[in-house]
This record gives sequence, structure tokens and C-alpha cells, in this order.
Amino acid sequence: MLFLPDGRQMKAADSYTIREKKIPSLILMERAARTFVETVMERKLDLSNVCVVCGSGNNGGDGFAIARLLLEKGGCVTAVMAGNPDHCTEETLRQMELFREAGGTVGNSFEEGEYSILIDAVFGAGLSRRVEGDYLACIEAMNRSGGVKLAVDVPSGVSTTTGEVATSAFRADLTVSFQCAKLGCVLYPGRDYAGEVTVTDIGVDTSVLEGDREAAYALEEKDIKTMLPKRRPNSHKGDYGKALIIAGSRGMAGAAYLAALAAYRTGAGLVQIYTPEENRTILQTLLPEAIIRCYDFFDEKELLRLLNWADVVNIGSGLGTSDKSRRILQTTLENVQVPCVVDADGLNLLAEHSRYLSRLPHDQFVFTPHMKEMSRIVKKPVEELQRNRMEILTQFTGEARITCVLKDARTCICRQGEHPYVNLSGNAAMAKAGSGDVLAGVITGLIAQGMTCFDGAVLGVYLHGLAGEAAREEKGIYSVLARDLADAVGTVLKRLEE
Ligand SMILES: NC(=O)C1=CN([C@@H]2O[C@H](COP(=O)(O)OP(=O)(O)OC[C@H]3O[C@@H](n4cnc5c(N)ncnc54)[C@H](OP(=O)(O)O)[C@@H]3O)[C@@H](O)[C@H]2O)[C@@H](O)CC1
Ligand SMILES: Nc1ncnc2c1ncn2[C@@H]1O[C@H](COP(=O)(O)OP(=O)(O)O)[C@@H](O)[C@H]1O
Ligand SMILES: [K+]
Repeated sequence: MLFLPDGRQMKAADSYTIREKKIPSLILMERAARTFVETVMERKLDLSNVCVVCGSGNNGGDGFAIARLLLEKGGCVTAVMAGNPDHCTEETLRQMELFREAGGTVGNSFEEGEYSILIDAVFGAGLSRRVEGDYLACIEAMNRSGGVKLAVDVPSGVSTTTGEVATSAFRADLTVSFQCAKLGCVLYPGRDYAGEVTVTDIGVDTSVLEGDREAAYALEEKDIKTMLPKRRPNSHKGDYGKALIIAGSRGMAGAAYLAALAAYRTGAGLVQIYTPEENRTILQTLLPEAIIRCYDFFDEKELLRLLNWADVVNIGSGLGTSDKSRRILQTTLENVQVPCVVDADGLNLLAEHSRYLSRLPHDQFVFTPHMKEMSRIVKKPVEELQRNRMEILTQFTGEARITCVLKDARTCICRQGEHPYVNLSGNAAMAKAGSGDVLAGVITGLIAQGMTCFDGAVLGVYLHGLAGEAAREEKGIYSVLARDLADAVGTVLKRLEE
């Protein structure tokens, strides 16, 4: 598991390390600069005309230390003080002095031009407001300049908390981040500004973040083997859960198929689909392994019987928003006693009838909205959600007490009392109709096998992204279909098994 702290959280870990581990700030800075320079040397970059642009905070201090170390490597290096020298931190002043003592010169304004390497050390984790005035002009001039562009810790101008770029930000080819990638460098648009992100170990003790429930985590492939539900030799289908998929409407049989297929591919023991009568033949043909139960009209008794049968319920994919669908959703939300994944039209209906939210009988619900669905639920514009997704998601899950999976190129998963997770797997091949139905099916399949709602959601999102990577490998970024994704869940699970 990786921490993805924002600037405030990273500073808390830095301060903890300085205070409790008795490692002076200047030593951390020196390590940061050394690992940055090691990265430059490993990549055999051209040191013939290097410019390091420094701010007055400690990011600038790193910059001066980097300038000195590159000078020692025989580079031709100039440094620029882009900040207000009167506001320099003690460490930055010291690093500037050391650079001068090593023979370097410090300019006081950045000259746009052609460099072999241009290094941005203007702002890092301490960016606290919009970039304006001379700073803005400097960052834009840096972006217009030539050379390999490297950012120290964070590209200047990117919010470490949201990834937002309020005015402008440095466009890096490579960002070297110290100890942890910062949250803002993995969320968009910050991710685009950061370019490739590489993380170096400078010995900061991040254990203090474990106690900070706002600090986000990301899963790595090595974490998931231990999380996956086990399959015992002496077992039968009943041991791996009965999943009820309430999905599909006229012309939307595919959604039910994809969710059910994904639940089976993920390992669920038995999948039953509840869908309108007209979908019977097609679903029976596409997925003979599933039990198909059909309805023509709203039949409360039958629905309650099915809800009682299931170990996990998945409702909403392609369900439509007719009055019949609304009654099915309402009955399900009010009566289900097992974990329940609510997707797509289930969420659209819920947004129209927000009173249902206050009637959920327990807290074992997983909502899987994409940005537009979430915007309908929380009644905020998509742009605001994109700018401030974590805060809005945290507030929503605090009030609704459910697990919420906010889907996007960087899907975020939140539940009250848990660290939020940001998903780092997947790619743009997955931006295609039906991908979300597959995800809802994967999460349902994991919960069917006994995972908690939160763990099932976190792991499901990660697996779904890995499936996207495997499917892209086979079919290419343009041609992956949602059913390839569901099948690729199998490819990924098999690889993990080996
Ligand atoms: N020991 C450590 O802590 C270690 C830290 N390390 C390094 O330090 C970095 C963090 O350093 P930092 O905390 O000093 O913040 P930093 O990013 O340099 O910026 C703060 C300065 O910018 C200013 N400022 C902010 N926003 C502004 C704006 N929009 N427009 C104008 N000004 C603005 C702000 O001014 P103020 O808000 O105080 O007026 C302040 O002067 C971190 O990313 C890593 O690189 C590593 O070496 C490891 C050890
Ligand atoms: N560019 C991307 N990178 C990574 N994942 C993506 C990308 N685009 C889409 N996805 C994933 O694909 C799924 C799309 O879901 P959704 O929009 O609900 O599709 P649908 O409703 O058509 O099934 C989500 O899990 C999302 O995270
Ligand atoms: K920077």
C-alpha cells in the first residue's frame, strides 16, 4: 500500500521525522537533492546548460542543493531566485549560500530560453494559494522554454490536495517526488502536469499518517494476493456466495449480462439475474450459467423472496428509470438485509428520490456512481466535483454512512472511519459503455465471497483496472469491449494465482 499524502500531511510526516527521529531538516533536504540528482544521472541527461528555478520555501532549498550537486557532477548550472529573498526559510538561505560557495551564481529573474535541463523548485508541498503576478509570469516563461523539464517534488502550481491548477502550473516531463507521490500528482489534471512520477526514499517516517484518516492510500499489485478470497479444496458453490443481479430493461440486456459475467469471473458461486421478461432468451443464451428470473410487472412478493435468497445484491445496471424500476429499487433499498451494490440507474432513481437515502436499513451499501451520477446525487456540478472530489465524497459518505466508489480516470473510494483510496490501475481503453457494469459485477463477486463492502470495493476497483490493462494488452486501446474487461478479470486472477 502506498500513502498519497497532500502537502499538509507530508509536512506532518516531515516534522515527525525531524522531531522524533532526530533527523535535521537540512539532512532531509540533502537526501532529497541527492536522490533527485541520482535520478538525473541514471537517465544520462545532458548537463551542459542546466537552469534551476527556486522559490523561497524549502522546495527552493532543495533546488539550490540540487544545483550544487549538479555543479559537482561537472554540469554547467545556473540558479535563479524566483521568490522573495526576504521570505527565505533558514534552510533555503543556507543552501543558497552553499551553492554560491561551490562557485554557482544566483540570478534574480528567470530568462526564457533553451536549456538542456530546466528544473522547477519554485513551489512544492507548501503551495497555499493561487499562483499570480511575477510567479505566474515565471512559470509560464518556464513552460515556453526548451529543455527536459524536471519538477522537484511537485510541479509548481498544482494543488497537492486536489490536483487542481488554479491559474497555471509547470508542465514537467518528470517529477521526482520525495518519499511519497503527492495526491495532487495522481489526480487529474495534476497528473498531466507531473509527467512521469518517480518516488525516491529520503527516510521520512510516514507512520504518523496511519493515524490520519484523511490520508489517502493506493493499492499496489503486491497487496492484493493476501486480500483475495481463498478457495478451499473441500468447498462447494454455496461457499462462494449467491449473487442477485437486478439489472437490465427493454433493450438493455447487456448491462445485466456484463454485471453477471463479471461476478462469475471474479469467483461468485451462483449468480441469479432478475430482469424483464423480454431479456430472458438473450440472457439465457449469453450466460447459461446464470439463473434467469423474469418479471412483466412489479411483483413485491417475488422480489422479497429473491432478496431473502441472496448473499449479496447488485441493483441498477441498465435498470431504466421507469416507475416499475423505481418500485423495484425502493423495495430493494428498504428491505435488503445483505450487502447491496447500487449502480447506474439505481443511482439515478435515488437522486430523484433522495428520501430513499434516509431509509437504508443498514450500512452495507456500496454506491458506484460516475461523475455525472454523483453530481445528480449530491446536487453539485460535475466541475465542482472534479475540483474537489475527496472533500465532497468524504462529506457524502459521512452523512450517508455507505461505501462510495466515485468512478473516473482516477476512481476514489471512501467510507467513514476508513482511509480513502485512490485507484492507480486502468487506462483509457476502459472509457467505453459497459465498463461500469463490469465493475459493479466484480465488486459484487468479491462481496459474495465474503469480503466486506469497503474491501470488496477497493480491491474490485483495482482488479477492474488491472483487467483494463490486460485487455488493452490483448486488444489495443481502441478496441477493448466491456466483455473483454470481464474476461480479463479472469486473466488477472489467474496471473495472481500463479
Ligand atoms: N524539512 C522539510 O520539511 C523538507 C521539505 N522538503 C521540500 O520542501 C518542500 C516544502 O517546503 P515548504 O513547506 O517550505 O513549502 P514550498 O513548497 O517551498 O512553498 C512555500 C513557500 O511558497 C510560498 N507560497 C506558497 N504558495 C504561494 C503562491 N501561490 N504564491 C506565492 N507564494 C506562495 C509560501 O509563502 P507564504 O505562504 O509563507 O507567504 C512559502 O514561502 C517540499 O515540497 C520538498 O520539496 C524536502 O527537502 C524534504 C524535507
Ligand atoms: N481513462 C480511464 N482510465 C481509467 N479508468 C477508466 C477510464 N475511463 C473509464 N474508466 C473506468 O471505466 C468505468 C466506466 O464506468 P461507467 O462510466 O459507469 O460506464 P458504463 O456506465 O458505460 O458502464 C469506471 O470504472 C471508470 O473508472
Ligand atoms: K516544484
